[in-house]
Amino acid sequence: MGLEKVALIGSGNWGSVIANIIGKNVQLHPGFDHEVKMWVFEEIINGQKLTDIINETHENTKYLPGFKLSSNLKAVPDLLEAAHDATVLVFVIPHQFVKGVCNQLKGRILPNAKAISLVKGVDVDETGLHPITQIISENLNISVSSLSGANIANEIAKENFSETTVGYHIREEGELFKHLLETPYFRVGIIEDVIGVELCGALKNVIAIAAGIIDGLKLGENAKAAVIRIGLLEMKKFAQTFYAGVKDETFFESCGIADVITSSYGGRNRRVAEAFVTTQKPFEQLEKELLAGQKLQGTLTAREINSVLRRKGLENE
Ligand SMILES: NC(=O)c1ccc[n+]([C@@H]2O[C@H](COP(=O)([O-])OP(=O)(O)OC[C@H]3O[C@@H](n4cnc5c(N)ncnc54)[C@H](O)[C@@H]3O)[C@@H](O)[C@H]2O)c1
Ligand SMILES: O=P(O)(O)OC[C@H](O)CO
Repeated sequence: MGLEKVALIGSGNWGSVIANIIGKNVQLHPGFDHEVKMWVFEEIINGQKLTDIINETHENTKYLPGFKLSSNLKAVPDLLEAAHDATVLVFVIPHQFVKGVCNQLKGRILPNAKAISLVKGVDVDETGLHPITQIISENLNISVSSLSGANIANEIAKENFSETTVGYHIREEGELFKHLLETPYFRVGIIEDVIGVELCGALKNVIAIAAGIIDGLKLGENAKAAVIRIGLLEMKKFAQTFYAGVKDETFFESCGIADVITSSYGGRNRRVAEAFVTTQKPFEQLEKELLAGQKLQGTLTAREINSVLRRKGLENE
């Protein structure tokens, strides 16, 4: 069997952290090609291309300043060049860009490739709700696992301990992704529940927005705990209403309760929602002012989830 060749589709805050872990792990474990390509949505920073900055300094100065990246990572501005020879595709882009990226990759990747989605979001169109793994799988005709967890990227960049959850359809692929991604400070649990894991990642962003609003209104810790508890129950009810196979135990993995807590205390969604209350500026403006190019996922997801519920007459649930 040939070597597995990994490509990352995405290079933001989380994308850069996970790229660094992968860049190191492919050198530690047999069976992987040592070069890892990372697709970068090209932009100019102080007159220089971000890809050139990353390849020359081994630092993503825009999305993960202050951390050195593994030198075997190659930043590539051309999506097809990054992906065409990969047997393992790691999707880690904001959810609103997934469809566009898949359209470009359709028919242009290896037929035996497999993918994992680290994206926290869902796709909603006039036909209803579509998990991101399903969008990738249907467009590219490959098997797709999911990863989600209590994973604030900057903490993992510092190698502070955290856990995560991989959802798989095919056990060997779950084990491959555990192998590729686990480190002593980043523990990977695997569970046969791709949709459950990824829906947790999408829905917790809405709870985190609510938690930030609670903080902005200064309603205190009891109110926030109530939002977390009721929010987790609503996440479970939503996921299992739309996908009967989603498992109860998924909500007790890192992707469930742990990520709701971490996001409700430390995430970007929480921070921007608090500022929404205290400044009364629109979310879009605060996203630009506070996140330096990083993207908020929870506001769009709240709107998307609400539209699905409304269409089904389930808003009051
Ligand atoms: N940052 C975290 O702590 C964290 C942790 C876990 C999961 N996630 C999830 O990972 C996903 C990616 O988040 P991130 O933190 O890596 O990104 P980010 O929010 O830091 O950065 C935004 C990224 O989007 C890219 N981008 C901008 N316009 C684009 C376009 N038109 N097409 C394609 N890409 C474009 C930018 O180049 C940048 O790489 C999100 O779903 C997020 O919820 C983030
Ligand atoms: O910063 P947020 O709110 O996008 O959350 C980041 C991660 O998803 C936390 O697990």
